Amino acid sequence: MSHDAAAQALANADFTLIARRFADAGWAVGLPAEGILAVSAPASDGRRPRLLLSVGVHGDETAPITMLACLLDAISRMPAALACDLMLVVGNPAAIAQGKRFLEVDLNRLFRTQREGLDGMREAARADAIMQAVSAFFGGDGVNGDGLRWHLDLHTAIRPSRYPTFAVVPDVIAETEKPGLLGFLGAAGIGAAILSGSAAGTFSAWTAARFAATSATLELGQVSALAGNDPGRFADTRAAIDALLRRGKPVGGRMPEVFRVSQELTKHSDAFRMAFGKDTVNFTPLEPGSLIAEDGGTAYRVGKQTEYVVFPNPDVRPGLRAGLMVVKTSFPQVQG
Ligand SMILES: O=C(O)CCC(=O)N[C@@H](CCC(=O)O)C(=O)O
Ligand SMILES: [Zn+2]
Repeated sequence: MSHDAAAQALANADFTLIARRFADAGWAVGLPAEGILAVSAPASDGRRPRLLLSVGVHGDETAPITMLACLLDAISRMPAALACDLMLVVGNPAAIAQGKRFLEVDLNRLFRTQREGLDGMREAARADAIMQAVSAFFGGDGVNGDGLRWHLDLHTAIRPSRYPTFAVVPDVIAETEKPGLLGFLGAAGIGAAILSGSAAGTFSAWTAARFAATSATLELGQVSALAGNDPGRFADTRAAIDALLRRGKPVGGRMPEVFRVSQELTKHSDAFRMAFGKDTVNFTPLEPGSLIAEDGGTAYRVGKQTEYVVFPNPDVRPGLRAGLMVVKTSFPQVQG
């Protein structure tokens, strides 16, 4: 199968070929919901490492779909090489089909029980289906104990970035796991990692908090149409994930630049205005004291050290995150 055909099948949440290859090799294969595949080793005692890979949580973020399709095509040809139990999630197939970030509401804000009146939306039902499947995979029988539970949620950013690849790492992850994760991210060619204490209803923050998973959101370039993707891009990321699949443990590498969130910009009302354009490049530095945004009577300002703006987006619904301000930090001396 060509890379394009494999990517299109994954975008269509069609796991037929991948599932058949694993099933033919005697692996246990489950399809707990549309766009979700679980494979576990023959006679697995449940103690193997568990790896969750998700793509397409935002429907217009296609580069990770191409990358994951290539990885799956290769590993499914030799199932015995897979060293972990694996769950694959194609986040929002309906939005992917329309090339949109979401249909009714951002799926990546719904991985929580408090949904502020959004429960009837299509993406809320999808979040419920994903959470149920992932709970069975990470939580189910509990025999995995302290074994490796990893989640990589693969995205692309809306706008350009001073770091073309970067990650958001939930700060709730155990301190003992962070060096290994950051080293893996470095080996995967990720230029910057943001330690974030805010959950914001994101998928990776939920798996980290709920299952003590070692989780991260990876941003791989910018949004693009599926057909235009170069399967050779993000070679380091692809190689590091491939090694994780085949070793059941992460490779290490040079640490990325580490940041921590200094302020979360929440849009409280339609009066929210940013002091800079919404096309501002991710990790643009802002001088101490300068104005970031205003929301009615509230003004957000940079603190005493240079802060960098990430994900500036004034167009979100009131109540949601409209951006992150981050500062450089050293690791492991991470401040809360
Ligand atoms: O580029 C943007 O403005 C958004 C890109 C994106 O979808 N980022 C994720 C980050 C999730 C996290 O903070 O872990 C998101 O906003 O959902
Ligand atoms: Zn995204």
